Amino acid sequence: MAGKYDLVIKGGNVVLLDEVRNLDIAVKNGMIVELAEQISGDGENVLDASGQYVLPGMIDAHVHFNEPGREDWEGFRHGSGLLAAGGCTTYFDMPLNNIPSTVDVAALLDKANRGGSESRVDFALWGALVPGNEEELEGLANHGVIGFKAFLSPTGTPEFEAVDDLTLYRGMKRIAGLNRILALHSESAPIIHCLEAEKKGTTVRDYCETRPVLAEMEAVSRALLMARETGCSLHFVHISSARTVRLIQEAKAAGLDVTLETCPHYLLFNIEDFERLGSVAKCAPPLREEAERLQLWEALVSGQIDMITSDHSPCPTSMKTAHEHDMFQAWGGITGGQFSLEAMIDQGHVERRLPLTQIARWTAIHPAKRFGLYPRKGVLSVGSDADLALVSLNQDHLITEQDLLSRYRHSPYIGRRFRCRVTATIQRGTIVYTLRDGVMEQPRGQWLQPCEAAQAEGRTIKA
Ligand SMILES: NC(=O)N[C@H]1NC(=O)NC1=O
Ligand SMILES: [Zn+2]
Ligand SMILES: [Zn+2]
Repeated sequence: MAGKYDLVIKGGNVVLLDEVRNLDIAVKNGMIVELAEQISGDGENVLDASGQYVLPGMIDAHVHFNEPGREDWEGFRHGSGLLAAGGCTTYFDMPLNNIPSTVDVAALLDKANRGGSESRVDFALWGALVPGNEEELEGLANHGVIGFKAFLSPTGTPEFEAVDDLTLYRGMKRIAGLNRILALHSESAPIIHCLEAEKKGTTVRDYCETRPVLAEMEAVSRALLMARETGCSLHFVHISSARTVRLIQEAKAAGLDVTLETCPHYLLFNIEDFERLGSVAKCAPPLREEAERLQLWEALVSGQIDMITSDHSPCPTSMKTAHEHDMFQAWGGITGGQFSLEAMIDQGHVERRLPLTQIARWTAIHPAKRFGLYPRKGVLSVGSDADLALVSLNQDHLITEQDLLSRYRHSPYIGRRFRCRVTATIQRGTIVYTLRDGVMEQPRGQWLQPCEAAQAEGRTIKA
C-alpha cells in the first residue's frame, strides 16, 4: 500500500530557526509537509534519525567546479558529489576557472545545461563582471545569475581579468540598476604587485607577506566607497581578518547593503599550518597568523560575519606538489568543500558550544536569505524544500585521503579529526548520500534562479 508520504524522517533532533526539537519530518513531492512530535501517516520510505541531528542542507555560496574547460580539475559531477557527502544541498558556482568564463548569456546557459545534467544537488550560477562585458550584465541578470563576481586582484587564470577601478565603478552602477549583488574578491592589486616586486622570495612567509591584511582592507575600503557612490549591493567573499570585518560592519551600520563571508580554512588553520602543510594550504587571501585566526572567530561568534562558504577551488595535485619550493607558483585554492559543515559543527558547536541553530544561520539561513532563495531553501519548515543533512555527534572522524571525493585527493583537511559526521544528505526528499552507500549516481540537481522579491527582503538579514 502506498504511504501517505514519500519519506518520513523519524525521531531526529531537528535544527529549527530558534530551537532544536525532537521531531518527525514528513516529505511529499520534495517538500516538507509536516513537522510533528509523532507523524501519524506512514511513508513509502522511513529514515530513522534517532540520536542524530537534522540540519538544513548547507548552502555553499562559493565554489569553483571549473566546468566547462577545466572539468578535468573537478567538474559538476565530482564537485556536487563531494558537497553532497558533506551535507550540502545547494551551491553557487563561480564564473571563473571554467573556460569560457561566465561573461555572457551563452556561457551561462551552457553551464546551466551541464550542471542540470551532472549535478547531484541544486545549484545557482554567478555571472562575471570583467573589463569589456558591461553590455552583457543585463542579459545575465535576466537569465537568472545569482549575482555578479569581480576580482580586484589577479585571479590566477588568464581567462578572467580583474576589474580596473573604472570598470568596477561603471559595473556597480549597472548592477545597482539591475537590483543584483556584486561579490568581490578584495585584495589590492597595487599593494600585492609592489610587494611581489620587492620580495622575490619563494617561501610560505614570503608569499603571505605579499598579501597582507592591509591589502584586503584597502580593497574593501575602495569598494565600499564606490558602493556609497553607486548604491550597489555588495558581498565580500572569503574575508580573512577581523579588521576587515570591522570595516564592512561599519559600512553596514551606516546603511550600506553589504554582507560578507569567511571560509572554514581561515578559522581552522593558521600560517604555521600553511608552513607545515605546504602548497596544499595555499589560498588567496592567505592563511593568517594565529592572533588573526582567533580574532576572526571572535568576529564570527559576535555576529559580525553573515555566512560561511568553502571557496572550494580544486586543481590537479601536480599543480600543488610541483611547486613545493616556490609558493608563488603553486595553485592558490583549497580543496575543502566536502568538510565545511563538519568543520563548523566540530569547531563551532562541539568545541565552542555555539548552538546548532547558530551554525545553521551561517551555513544555510543567511545565504538563502541574502540571495533570494528563502524560505524555499535554507530552513526546515513546512512548505520548504526537503533539503537536509543528518549529522551524528557520536562519531569521531579522522579524515584520510580515502575519504576525499574530489577528483584530486589533496586537501589540508587530511589528518584533521572531526567529532561529528554527516551520515545522510537529502535533496528535495531524495536521499543523495549516505555514509554507508556513498553518493547516489543519479544526478538530480536543478538550476536555481533567485527570486527578486525574496532577494530584496533578504537584505535586512542580521548576522
Ligand atoms: N581562481 C581561484 O579559484 N581563486 C580562488 N582561490 C583562492 O584561494 N582564492 C580565490 O579567489
Ligand atoms: Zn577569491
Ligand atoms: Zn573563489
